[in-house]
Amino acid sequence: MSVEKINNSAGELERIVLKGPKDSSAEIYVFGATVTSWKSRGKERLFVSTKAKLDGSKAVRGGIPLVFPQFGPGALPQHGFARTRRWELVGAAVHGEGVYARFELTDNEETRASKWPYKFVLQYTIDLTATTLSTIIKYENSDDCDFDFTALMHTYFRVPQIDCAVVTGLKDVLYADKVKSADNVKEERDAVKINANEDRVYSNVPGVVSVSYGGERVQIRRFNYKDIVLWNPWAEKAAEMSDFGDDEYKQMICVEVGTVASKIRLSPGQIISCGQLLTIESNNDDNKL
Ligand SMILES: O=P(O)(O)OC[C@H]1O[C@@H](O)[C@H](O)[C@@H](O)[C@@H]1O
Repeated sequence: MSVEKINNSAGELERIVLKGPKDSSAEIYVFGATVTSWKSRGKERLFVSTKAKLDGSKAVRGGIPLVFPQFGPGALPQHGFARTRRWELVGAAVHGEGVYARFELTDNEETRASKWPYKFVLQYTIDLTATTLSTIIKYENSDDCDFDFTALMHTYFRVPQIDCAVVTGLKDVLYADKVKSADNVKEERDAVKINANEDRVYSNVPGVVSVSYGGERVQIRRFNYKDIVLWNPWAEKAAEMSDFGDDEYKQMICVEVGTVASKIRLSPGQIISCGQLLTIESNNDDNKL
């Protein structure tokens, strides 16, 4: 197991590579603290577009971009500033079962001059073991007034074929359908499949959500995040995106954990930790499906 730091070279940005047990690994760009690769048993679990910009000119199209302090459009640029800021690496080490890296982001002159001008500290820990990846952010209000925000981990899961990907754990949950502009729609299905442009915010999701495909399942456990966003641009929207291949919508599904249907409010000095634990379950090991 190891931690390796790769410095800037020929247009490629600084990143950290974590190597864990049993052919597991993760790669995190300092730009946006974006996880761009997660391998478990040697197999890539995240999708990054072949057209993604990896030079810091825009948020990475794929992996796990971090949305903060604003989900979607609004007073700030789309999805806020965290995914396009350079985060500070503050720690990384091998431990008993795996390896972790920790990044920090604080306010700066630019954010203090923005429409969200507060002082904050975010501490982001990415922890890798043989079959899990945990991504947890500690949000701290270091200002002397209350603030609120929305936040999300915009995970792009790689799937062999979108037709065989199934999301479970959303039955009976109410969602806002951003494509059809409909609110409070009830999910009737146990197994949600995607076969069109979908952009849905499921709010107050009660339990564990999973993405299954081809004999494997990724279980998504949330900590302190209330909502799940389900997104796939499908063919038409994909064609409009300059950093996404026309056919790549068939290889990915975004299942994003966050609190976006309501806001997280913190008073001065208050801290909240939120995140996800992703676990691979397959027919080939003890965690049988
Ligand atoms: O293109 P962006 O800014 O990365 O956003 C991608 C998508 O992110 C999702 O979280 C939103 O619900 C979608 O509306 C949005 O299109």
